[in-house]
Amino acid sequence: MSLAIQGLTKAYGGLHVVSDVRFEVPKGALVGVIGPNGAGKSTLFSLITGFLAADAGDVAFEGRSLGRASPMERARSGMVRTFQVPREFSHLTVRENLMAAAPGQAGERLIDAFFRFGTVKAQEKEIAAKVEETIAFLRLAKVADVPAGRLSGGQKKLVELGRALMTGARMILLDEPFAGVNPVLIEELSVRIRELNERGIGFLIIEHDLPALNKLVSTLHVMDRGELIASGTPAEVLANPRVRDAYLGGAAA
Ligand SMILES: Nc1ncnc2c1ncn2[C@@H]1O[C@H](COP(=O)(O)OP(=O)(O)OP(=O)(O)O)[C@@H](O)[C@H]1O
Repeated sequence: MSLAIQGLTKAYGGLHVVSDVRFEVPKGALVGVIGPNGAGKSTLFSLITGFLAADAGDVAFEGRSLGRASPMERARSGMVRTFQVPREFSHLTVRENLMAAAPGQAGERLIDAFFRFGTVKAQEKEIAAKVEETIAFLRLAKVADVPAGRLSGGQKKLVELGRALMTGARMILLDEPFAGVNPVLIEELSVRIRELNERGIGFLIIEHDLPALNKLVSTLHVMDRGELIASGTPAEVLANPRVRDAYLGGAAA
């Protein structure tokens, strides 16, 4: 089991935003999380990735309890998230954004760099090669030297995915990857996600675009008012009366 979400709970004042949510994401799986606005999906992602401290519950990744590990420590262990609103550095180019996301750059510590010049050089070369490979894989060559702030919504999502890939993550949590993305790039992003999944990277995806999500995932988990109300294949979940009730008038998303 790759990721085990074990009773995560979070409240603000009296408002239970995430209540005892538990499910597992098998190694290399493609899994979706859906639910109406305000259901607690983004908060759940923040709890899983350590951006928020849970009131109760825990997360285990690849069999290891993460307890109070920071987002950085969780990323180092192989799990990262993207955000609904991409957090790219808008003044940096696409290439620089990818470069900056690489972990463990010895060059970050100048004293280390002074004493281990050869190591730094070798590592920089390795990172530069990975950046170029990621640019090619995501078809971003044409915009590699463009400041990220000038990209379209869809291109920004590709950069965000690229930044996650640069960390070497084996599990990537995507928060609304298709929001504000044109249909052509939605298809492009979906193809890339599928290819990465075939290479063994697991994905947990929050998305309101159910037709696009259902083409990707094998399992859906549904949240409503902080609770997990259904889990199953997309067909099973969407036929579930409780899920239909959760969405206004039974119209999914
Ligand atoms: N820092 C906070 N303080 C108080 N309430 C919060 C805070 N963060 C989130 N909430 C509330 O928690 C609930 C869940 O928010 P969350 O963003 O996790 O939902 P969501 O399912 O991701 O929604 P959406 O689909 O609209 O992005 C909402 O009612 C929100 O107003």
